Amino acid sequence: MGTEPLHNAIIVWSIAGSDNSAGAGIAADIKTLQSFSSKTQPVHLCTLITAVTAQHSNGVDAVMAMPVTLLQQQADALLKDACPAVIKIGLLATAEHVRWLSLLLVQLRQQNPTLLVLYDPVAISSSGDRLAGAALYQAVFKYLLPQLDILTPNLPELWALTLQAPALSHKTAALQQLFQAGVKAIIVKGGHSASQSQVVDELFIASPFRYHGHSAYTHYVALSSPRQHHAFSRGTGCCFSSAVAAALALGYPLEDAFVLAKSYINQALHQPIAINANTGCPGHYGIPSDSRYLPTLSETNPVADVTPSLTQVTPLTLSPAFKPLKAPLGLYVIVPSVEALKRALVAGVKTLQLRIKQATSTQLKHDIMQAIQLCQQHDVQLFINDHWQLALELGAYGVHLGQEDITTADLLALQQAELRLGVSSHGFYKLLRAQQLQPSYIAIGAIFNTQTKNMAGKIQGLHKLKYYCALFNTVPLVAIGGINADNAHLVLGSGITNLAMVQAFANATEPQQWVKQMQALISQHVKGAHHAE
Ligand SMILES: Cc1ncc(COP(=O)(O)OP(=O)(O)O)c(N)n1
Ligand SMILES: Cc1ncsc1CCOP(=O)(O)O
Ligand SMILES: [Mg+2]
Repeated sequence: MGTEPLHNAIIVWSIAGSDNSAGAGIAADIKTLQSFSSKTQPVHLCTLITAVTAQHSNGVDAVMAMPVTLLQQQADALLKDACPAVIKIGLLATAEHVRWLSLLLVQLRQQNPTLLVLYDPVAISSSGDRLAGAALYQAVFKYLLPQLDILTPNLPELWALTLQAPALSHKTAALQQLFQAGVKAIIVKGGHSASQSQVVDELFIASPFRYHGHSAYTHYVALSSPRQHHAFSRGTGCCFSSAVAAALALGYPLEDAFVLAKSYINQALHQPIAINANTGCPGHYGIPSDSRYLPTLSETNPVADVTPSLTQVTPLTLSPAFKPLKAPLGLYVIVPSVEALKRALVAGVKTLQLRIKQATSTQLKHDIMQAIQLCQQHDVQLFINDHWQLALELGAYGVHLGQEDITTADLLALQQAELRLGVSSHGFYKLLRAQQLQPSYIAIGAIFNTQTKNMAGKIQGLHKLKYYCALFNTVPLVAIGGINADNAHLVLGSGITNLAMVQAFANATEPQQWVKQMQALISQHVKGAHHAE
């Protein structure tokens, strides 16, 4: 055993069939989950085999369903070691399997109330052969759907599950049936759609859906990416659903898991494995770290009656881009008043934010005007938090807006007036949402616990920060939340080169010295990063 501390593995179960050609089924699940595993966040996939199949790229030659007694023995054996955090269900071969599993899930939920269960309702292989009979879905509807958190059908599975004809208007009815049966969230995989240019996957979330103690931010997310035209894609659906399960196991909220899984599949299909000249399957190369794999996000809900609480359609693209920063943000100090701003200028801060939360309107305008003038005199980049109308009116250098604000602010006016825009984010989904506006920078937080703002449920940690920095590498990023002189080097170690701080500056007894020290630390890391390239 090495000297590094051992981290307890996150246990995931895959309850699925074996595809002996290793494109789909259990083999795809193992490859995907392993790809999300790391030394500090190990993911351990255990299997319950429901059926042994004999398959190749042109069809299914044989399916042998596992007897329920052996399924129960597999579950009992696993439970002697550990209870799962997430279960991914794939092929269930008989209605008996479904009834048995529904009872097992009730029992497991008693042992682990935060258990997440995702079902990828495979019944037809990618070659078109049926892997299970029609009676299976009737049992699924009656017994399994009420036990599920997330269902990930492709379009043929959506129609088959709900006995609908394939039409957009029928999608509403299909989704309604599934939600009424008790499913909490549905991801409809668009790989089988008629579009030759794009593959659009859609996430629908029922209002009361909660996971990892968070409630969902939105009720509808569509992610689209260019269709990759090659035949090396066996098991893509299994890999996608496994990637969602893996991301949930790592603690990402559902919207983030969706963005991460779609990026993962884009990478996997971009670098597939050729089994022979005509067939192959997705390649598995870890959490993606290249922005070209990011999908495009849209939030326009085509079946609004399924998720009626969605009333607002967010403008998710705006071109051209916002004006770039004059200089890297580096040390970014956020102050609550003009008095504190003056103190920061004297101390030598070169990037500032005026974040006034309470003031009368005349005082506010006066303060913002004074801050703009002072920062212009000192050649300092100043962002005005929240008050974008005043920033626009007074010709500020830039504004900083939160995720809620970007749905209401006049972004076009800000962009046309050449103000820089900074946007808050926490997680893959909100980073993607922010990135599509092509802002001047994106803030990621809170990295650690903070007393300055209520960020309950939104603490990101260093591990996630590392992945965000790698994937969103086309926009300047700044980390915020609980950062101080003691932990700044750890934050910089995750690849970020800009740090925003509120309390750490306010508490500095020798501001000038503190600023010098922080600026030196940041430039040392930036130089080190350039050296390593
Ligand atoms: C650099 C930076 N990052 C994040 C925030 C937070 O903005 P927002 O989410 O709008 O919250 P408030 O600051 O308005 O409470 C920020 N201000 N600056
Ligand atoms: C405004 C804000 N947005 C995300 S965390 C945060 C507070 C950062 O303050 P501090 O640096 O004192 O933790
Ligand atoms: Mg704000």
